[in-house]
Amino acid sequence: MAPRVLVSDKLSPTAVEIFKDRGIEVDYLPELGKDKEKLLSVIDQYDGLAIRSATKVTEKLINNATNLKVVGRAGIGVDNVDIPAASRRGIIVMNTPFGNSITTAEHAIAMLFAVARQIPEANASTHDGKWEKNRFMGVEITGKTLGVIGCGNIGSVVAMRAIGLKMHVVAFDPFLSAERASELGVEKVELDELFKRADFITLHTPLTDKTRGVIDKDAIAKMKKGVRIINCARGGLVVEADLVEGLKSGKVAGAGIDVFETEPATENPLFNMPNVVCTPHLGASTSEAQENVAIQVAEQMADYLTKGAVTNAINMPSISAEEAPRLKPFIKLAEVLGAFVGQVTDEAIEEVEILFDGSTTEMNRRALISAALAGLIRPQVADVNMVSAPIMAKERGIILSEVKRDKSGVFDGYIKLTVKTSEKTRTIAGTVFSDGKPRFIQIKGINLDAEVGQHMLYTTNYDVPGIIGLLGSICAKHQVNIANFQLGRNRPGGDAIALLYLDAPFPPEVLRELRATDVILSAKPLSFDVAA
Ligand SMILES: NC(=O)c1ccc[n+]([C@@H]2O[C@H](COP(=O)([O-])OP(=O)(O)OC[C@H]3O[C@@H](n4cnc5c(N)ncnc54)[C@H](O)[C@@H]3O)[C@@H](O)[C@H]2O)c1
Ligand SMILES: O=C(O)[C@H](O)COP(=O)(O)O
Repeated sequence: MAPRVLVSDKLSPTAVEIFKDRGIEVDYLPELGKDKEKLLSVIDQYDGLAIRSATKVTEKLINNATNLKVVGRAGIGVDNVDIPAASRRGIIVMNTPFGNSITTAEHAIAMLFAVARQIPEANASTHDGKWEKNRFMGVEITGKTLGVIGCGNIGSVVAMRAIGLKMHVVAFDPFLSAERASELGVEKVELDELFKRADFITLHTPLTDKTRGVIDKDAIAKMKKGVRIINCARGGLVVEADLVEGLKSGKVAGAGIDVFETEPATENPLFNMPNVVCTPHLGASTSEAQENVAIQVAEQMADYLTKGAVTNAINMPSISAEEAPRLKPFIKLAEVLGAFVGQVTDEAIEEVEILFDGSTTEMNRRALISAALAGLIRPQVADVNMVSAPIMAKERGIILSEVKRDKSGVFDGYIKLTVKTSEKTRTIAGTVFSDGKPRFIQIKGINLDAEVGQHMLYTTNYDVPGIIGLLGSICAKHQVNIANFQLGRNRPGGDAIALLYLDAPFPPEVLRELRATDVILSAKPLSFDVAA
């Protein structure tokens, strides 16, 4: 039976043609993206779902999608897809990481001019026959400083265009290396410095726990009077109520907003404010970008549904059918090793070394390296996948090296990750046991044997009596059950660590209590995608 695909958002008709040419039955029903109940009632009929941002792929939808094998996002952001829920059900989520970057960067530049010269209001006034020549006094952008927050695919195109327009560009991005910054011609700065110096600020980060509300009233207080703010990335990066206050007080002279805290945005406190230019999430809406992403997503989905080939998957490594059974658990191992270091690292990463020992030297090391990099980068860039991770690492100037070593210990084979930042070098090693599950076997050179769980707590501590009791009693006090508890140290009385596998996330508000003890040096809750 031919696979069936549902297109539930407005995609270029080329996607439909590609599916048909590849022998796939396709229903083009873009209205279903906005009709949750109808979508829920038909989703079980489909093997593939092609979407943009209007369709919300929730856990409820996934649970009804009993035949679904792949979700293809014609675009970049997958924040409308519940990825852990999809992974748990073995559904691959693919995106098209580069197809609409230039178009979105152009929209940000268009917003910059619109806000600098109040073009939409001047246009409306002129159409009204008012000829208000003296009302609309703009500002030049030449010689002004543009602050780019998030200098990845889109941010770097915006930076290059702005430099071409004779602006000075300062950028804040923890993953931007000094080399990449100088190649782009931007000045890498800290966030407060950017706030202090920028005449215009443009946002190009994903929405993560770290970026949510990055522009709030405290940030606005640090900005220049008369700053203009552009958001063509994600609603939620800007606290809308705080921006409204900033505009009312005159501290913020204008804003260009393409994305909103709640979408579709039919009501919003920013609407109808002077010099606030709003567009309905149009960043990717050009015929060129829509053609790019539609072709790419249809080809990727068709390749998967007809040949089992996996490209640009967020939650699944690209591997061939033959090597899959043996490689898959090691791919998961590489990802969790990267995810461990990624979650404990806040500084820019300079170097990554991946050591393959014993049997792992004979495996698809490229896939394993990509998986480790994806795990490492994902805490900062949620949409990273195994295809984009190596490119992102290269663009960020991360020096990558690989070492192969004959079997050197008790394990048949293991992988060791060494990550160097400007401040420190972190190491972690792991292997896969006969149950097919990853284990951490060494952290900071300290041997241990720790199962990897969805929720974990990692501490560094003094090697003194009572650590088990202390951590156990704090977890018990807050009703967090411990599934597994591992301790390790380099020598009696030396550096010591503890790794707890928990049944629920460690409550963040309890961390202060833990850190206030005089024996725990650091404590970090970690989470791992152990499904799939
Ligand atoms: N308006 C639209 O229609 C539209 C279109 C395409 C993409 N987008 C959105 O634009 C955003 C950027 O997309 P992209 O393709 O450039 O992504 P990208 O992954 O290439 O770049 C994002 C950058 O943000 C950086 N970053 C992560 N956390 C940060 C932090 N705390 N502070 C500063 N920088 C941080 C990352 O290091 C990365 O360089 C995404 O949110 C995407 O969904 C919007
Ligand atoms: O993340 C993206 O690619 C953009 O937000 C575009 O969203 P859209 O495809 O719904 O226009």
